[in-house]
Amino acid sequence: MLNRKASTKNCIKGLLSFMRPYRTKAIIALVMIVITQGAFALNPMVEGMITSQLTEDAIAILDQVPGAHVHFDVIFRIMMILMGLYLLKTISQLITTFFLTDAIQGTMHDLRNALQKKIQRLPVRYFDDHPFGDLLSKVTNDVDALSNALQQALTRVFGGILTFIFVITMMLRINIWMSVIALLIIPFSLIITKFVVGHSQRLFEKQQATLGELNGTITEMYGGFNEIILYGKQEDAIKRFEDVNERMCNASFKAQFVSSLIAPLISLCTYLAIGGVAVLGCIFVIQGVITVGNLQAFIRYIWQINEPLSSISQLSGQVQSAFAGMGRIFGMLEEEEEVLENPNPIVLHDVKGMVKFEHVQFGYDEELLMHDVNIDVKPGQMVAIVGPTGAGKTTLMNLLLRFYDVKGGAIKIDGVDIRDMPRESLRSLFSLVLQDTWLFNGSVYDNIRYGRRDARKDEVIEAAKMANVHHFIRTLSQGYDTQLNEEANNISQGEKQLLTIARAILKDPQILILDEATSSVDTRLEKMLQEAMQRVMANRTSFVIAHRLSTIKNADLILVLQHGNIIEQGTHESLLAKKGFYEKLYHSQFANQESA
Ligand SMILES: Nc1ncnc2c1ncn2[C@@H]1O[C@H](COP(=O)(O)OP(=O)(O)OP(=O)(O)O)[C@@H](O)[C@H]1O
Repeated sequence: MLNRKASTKNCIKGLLSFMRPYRTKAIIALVMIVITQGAFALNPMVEGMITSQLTEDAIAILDQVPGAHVHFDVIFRIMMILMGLYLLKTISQLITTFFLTDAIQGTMHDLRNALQKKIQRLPVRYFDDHPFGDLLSKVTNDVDALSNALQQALTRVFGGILTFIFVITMMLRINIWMSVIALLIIPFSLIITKFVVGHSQRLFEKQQATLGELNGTITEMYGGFNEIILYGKQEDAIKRFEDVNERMCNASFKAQFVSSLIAPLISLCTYLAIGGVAVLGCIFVIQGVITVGNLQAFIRYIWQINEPLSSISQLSGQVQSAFAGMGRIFGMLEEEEEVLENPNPIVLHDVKGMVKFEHVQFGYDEELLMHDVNIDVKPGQMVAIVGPTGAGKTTLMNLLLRFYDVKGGAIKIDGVDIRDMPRESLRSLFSLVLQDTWLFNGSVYDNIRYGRRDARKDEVIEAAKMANVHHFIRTLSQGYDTQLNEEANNISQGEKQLLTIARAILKDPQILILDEATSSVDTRLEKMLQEAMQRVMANRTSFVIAHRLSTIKNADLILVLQHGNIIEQGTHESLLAKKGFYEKLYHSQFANQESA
C-alpha cells in the first residue's frame, strides 16, 4: 500500500489548526515583519535626504549665495531619524524571530506528538505495508522540512511581498519612468528563474535518487559488516561505495552549479537596470525633476527588490519539499484508526483464562488462510503450537491479541468475545516472551520493571530470581543499573530471553504467550531457560510456539497447524497414536532432541 497523501487544501487546513494555539504569537511576528519592512523601505529615502541636503548646501556655497553654509543641524536631525529607523528595524526583527520561532517550534512539537499518538492508535495491519524507516522519516525529516520552510517562507516570502509593495510605492513616488525601467527586472528575473529551476529540478531529483542509493549502500554495508569480512568482500564493498560516491559527487556538482546560476543572472539584470536608471536619473537631476538624494535612494531601492528575487529559487525548493512532507504528515494523520465496534465494552475481572476459538476464519488479504479453526483451552492449561514454517502459528497469536480481527467466527476469553472488550484491557491480560526479545535503551532494572511500572525494587529482584537471571545480573559491572545499549547486543540472546521472562513474571499476567527460541544455547543456559519458563507458565493459561521436545511432552494440548488450519489436536501420546501429520512432524523436528 502506498503512503496516503493529503490534498493541499487539507494540508493547509490541518497546519492552520495546529497553529491555532500559537496564533497570537504568529500575528505579533507578522505585524513585526510589516514594521521591519516598512523601516527597511524608508531607509534609502532618508539617506537620500542627507545627500540632497549636502548637495544643495554645496551648490549654494559654490554659487556664493549670501549666508550659504552646510546645514549640520538639519543633517543631524535626519541622521537621528535614520538611527531611529535602524533601531526600529533591528528590534522588530528580533521580536519577529523570537515569536515566529516560538510559534513554529510549538506547532512542530504538537505535530510530532500527534504523529506519535497516531502511530499508537493505528491498526497493526498498517505497519505491514509501512516500513519503520518511512515512519521515522515522517516524524523527523518531514516535520523538519516543514519547520524550515515555515521559518524561511514566512519571513522571506511575506517579507519579500511587503518589500515589493513598499519599495514599488517609494519608487513610484520618486519617478514613474525610472520605475518602469527598474521594474523590468521582475519579468526578466521570473523568466530566468523558471528556466534555471526547470533544469535544476531534474538535477536535484537525480541528486536525491543518488543520495538514496548512497544511503542504501551504507546501510547494507554496515548491516552486513560481518558477512562482508567473512566472505573477504571488502574490496568489492569499497569499490561499490566509491562508484556511488563518485556519481553522487557529479550529480551534486551539476545540481548545485546550475541552481547557483540564478543569483548572478538576476544580479546582471539588476546591474543593467541600474545602468539605465542612472542615465535617465542624471538627466532628470540636471533637469531638476528629481534631487540627487532621490536618485541615490532609487538605486538602493533597486537593490532591495533584487534580494527577494534572488532567493525565489531557494525558497521554491524548500516550499516544494515542505508541501511534499505536509502531504505525507497529514496523510498519515488522516489514516483510519483502530475502532471499537462495541459501544459498551466489557472489561473482564477475575479472569480465569478460558480461551475459545469458535469457527474462526482469517486471511491477511482477500484469500483465507484459516478456514474453520476451533480451539478449546481450559483455565491454566499449557497449549503447545506446532507446525512447519509459515503454517500460521504466529497468526494464531496475532488474532488472540487482536492485532488483526477475525473474518468469521469468534475468539472468546472466559466466554466473552474479544471484540467486545476494549483493546487495552484485552492486551493487559497477556504477557509475551518472544524469540526476538525487545529490550530498550535503559537500565536492566527499568527493562524488567517495564512489565509493571509501579513495581518496587525488591519485587523486581524477586522476579529476576524466579527467572534465573538474578545471578547473571549480579555479575554485570553495575548490576541492575547496567545500561543496555540500543540493540542490547552487550548481552547474549539467552540472557535477553531470561530478562523478558523476568519482565513477564513481574507483570503476572492471566495468559502467557511464549515463543521458544530456535537458536541453541549452551546446556547450562538451556536448563535455566527451561526452569524459568516452567515457573512463568505455572498456574496460568499459556500458549507456547514450541520448538522443544520437553514442551510438547508436557503440554496439556498440542495444536498441529498446517497451511493456516488446525489439522490435528490432542496430547503428545494421543497424537502419536494417531500416526498422522504430527507423528511425521515429531520424527522430523523433535525426536532427534531425544538423543541430543
Ligand atoms: N502481516 C502479514 N501480511 C501478509 N501475510 C502474512 C503476514 N504475516 C504472515 N503472513 C503469511 O501468513 C502465513 C502464516 O504466517 P505465520 O507467521 O503465522 O507462520 P508461522 O507458522 O508463525 O511461521 P514461522 O514458524 O516461520 O514463524 C504465511 O504464509 C505468511 O507468509
